[in-house]
Amino acid sequence: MNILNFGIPTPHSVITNPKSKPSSNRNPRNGCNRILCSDQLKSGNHGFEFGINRAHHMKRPNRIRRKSTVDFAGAVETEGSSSTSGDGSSSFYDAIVIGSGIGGLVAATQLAVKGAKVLVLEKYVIPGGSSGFYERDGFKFDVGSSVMFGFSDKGNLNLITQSLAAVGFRLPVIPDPTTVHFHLPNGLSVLVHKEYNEFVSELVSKFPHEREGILGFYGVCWKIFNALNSLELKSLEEPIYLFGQFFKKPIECLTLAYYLPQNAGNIARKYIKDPELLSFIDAECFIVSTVNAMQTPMINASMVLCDRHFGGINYPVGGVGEIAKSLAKGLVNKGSNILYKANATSIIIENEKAVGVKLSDGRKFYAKTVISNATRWDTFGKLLKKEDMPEEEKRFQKAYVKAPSFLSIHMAVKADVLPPDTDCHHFVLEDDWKSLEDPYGSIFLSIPTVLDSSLAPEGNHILHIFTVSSIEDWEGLSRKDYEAKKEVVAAKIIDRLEKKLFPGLASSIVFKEVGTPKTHRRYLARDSGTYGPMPRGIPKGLLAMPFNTTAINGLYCVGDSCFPGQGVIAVAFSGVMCAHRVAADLGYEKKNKVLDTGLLGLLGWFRTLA
Ligand SMILES: NC(=O)c1ccc[n+]([C@@H]2O[C@H](COP(=O)([O-])OP(=O)(O)OC[C@H]3O[C@@H](n4cnc5c(N)ncnc54)[C@H](O)[C@@H]3O)[C@@H](O)[C@H]2O)c1
Ligand SMILES: CC(C)=CCC/C(C)=C/C=C/C(C)=C/C=C/C(C)=C/C=C/C=C(C)/C=C/C=C(C)/C=C/C=C(\C)CCC=C(C)C
Repeated sequence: MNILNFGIPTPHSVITNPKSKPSSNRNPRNGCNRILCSDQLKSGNHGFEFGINRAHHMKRPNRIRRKSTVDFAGAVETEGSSSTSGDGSSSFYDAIVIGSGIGGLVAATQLAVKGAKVLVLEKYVIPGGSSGFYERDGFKFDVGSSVMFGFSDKGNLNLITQSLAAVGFRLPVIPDPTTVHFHLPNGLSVLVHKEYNEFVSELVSKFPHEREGILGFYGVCWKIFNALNSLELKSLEEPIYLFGQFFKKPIECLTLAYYLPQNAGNIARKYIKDPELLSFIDAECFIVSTVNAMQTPMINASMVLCDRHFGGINYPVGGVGEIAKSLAKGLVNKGSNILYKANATSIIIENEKAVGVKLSDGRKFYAKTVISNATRWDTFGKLLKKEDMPEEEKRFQKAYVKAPSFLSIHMAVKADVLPPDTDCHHFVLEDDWKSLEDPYGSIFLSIPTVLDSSLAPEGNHILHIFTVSSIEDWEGLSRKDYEAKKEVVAAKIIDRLEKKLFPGLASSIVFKEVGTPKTHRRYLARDSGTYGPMPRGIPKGLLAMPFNTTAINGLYCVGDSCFPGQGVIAVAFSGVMCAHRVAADLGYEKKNKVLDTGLLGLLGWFRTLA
């Protein structure tokens, strides 16, 4: 296998809408639906059936139809049909979502729950994007990282749990007693325990002279986290909700407004003086933002540095892919649809409004709104013509660049090469703090079989090793040179892990597959394989980050190039916000036109200040 194939090529393209859930699917104890192992994703060919059973009672849009392989009740046309869809009011769907990453799926399911008819178009054969999975030789790998925030059973910030519950799923999870084990320069080793006090004691034991500083910095994080956790989380672009929250929780909202334009590095420097401890704070931020603390918004840092202790890091039994599979299934259960192998090539604009999506095979789908889960670079550079890029997007691309991608090594090893008490997640930077953000400088390692042994045959562990890498490093090579380079670079990374953590690692490998930024670009449809947006300079916290509305009427964005940025929980929040704003615009939620104009104008102006 030359290129890492993210996912299992299944023969089917479409999950059909079964309309209602069987009652046997309910957990008698809590009334929630539990995930079933043999779901539709595994069950083979479902054919092009969806929508047909509702065709009889849907109004047909006013379009001339020449040729269409499927009767989608007028929601689809093939290339060559002439469309007179106008403002899209006769469209079958309320919303089309391009992409089934967690951002897209959360937006879609939240809308479906409110009663909207949604169609998700996914280029690949399974849902999840970077939170997908793939199987090889009996091993089940997470495509992206395996560290899941927001997946606990308490508070308001457990957005993964809440998103699943909204569509009737509650996944069994395995709590991780530690978030990450840092192996850093000068022999600094820090284990981030789930228990906050244990973590603080460990850090203070390494930096006893900075006890006050440590308590001060993490104390501010808790202040922000508690404020966030006290709010009902919905769209910050919807004034009735936003002003309502200010009215109900004024102190918390003012706290968040105060920290919104600030970064973790500045706050850390108010409390901490030791340069090595400040470098540790950089590493804490880097693992979740791919930039140092000076460039990491304080709200985002607080979210992850506290949720790991509050709700903890919880791993879904069966792998991260179960989250997307359940959301996709829940979407269909709620009467909406998902279409796989559906490569969107353009967003159809009529009368300056987004009204539909065209696929690479010529099919066109129409809806009242279009939501793009593709990155902003893909949305405004490929799905829409680059020349037509709105000013607001140009400003975004000035403030943010594409973060580099990763080199990923998915590997299986004989279990006995790992010591029995090995932690699940590791971060390795051996010699020089300056290399923290460099390509191949730091190494991320997850061993999810430490938590869930079902992911590998008995006697084996799976390792996902990844390190920052840019697409430029991998372009212009012949096939042979590309393959050879993958082997050389991977061997060096494995050798470093062997020296630092696991003697004998290389000789215990039973399976290995290497993915590059090109692999990420190919399978995740992300421009240059990017991990997400990264501030070009020192940002004003989250102030410049766009929310979900765009300058194009009817077009919304969701995912990691929207507020609050990278991360599964972050894109889940983006999905919740997006669904709320779209639902208000579609009439499924309250809205006030005058307040909308005022708030959206104000937020747009704030972004110009950043
Ligand atoms: N915390 C973790 O451990 C972890 C693990 C995995 C992923 N993540 C996060 O997930 C974030 C990304 O989530 P996301 O929801 O923004 O997006 P995503 O990139 O995960 O998913 C986007 C989906 O859209 C599809 N797509 C893109 N263009 C398309 C097109 N033209 N037509 C049809 N489909 C198209 C892709 O195939 C993909 O499935 C990343 O920032 C990363 O931080 C985090
Ligand atoms: C509107 C205005 C102007 C004002 C107003 C004020 C207010 C009210 C405000 C509010 C706000 C809010 C609500 C906000 C929210 C936010 C949030 C939720 C956020 C979140 C975030 C999150 C994040 C960022 C996350 C991330 C994560 C990640 C990325 C992860 C990753 C991981 C990894 C990679 C792992 C590592 C590994 C190893 C080590 C192995």
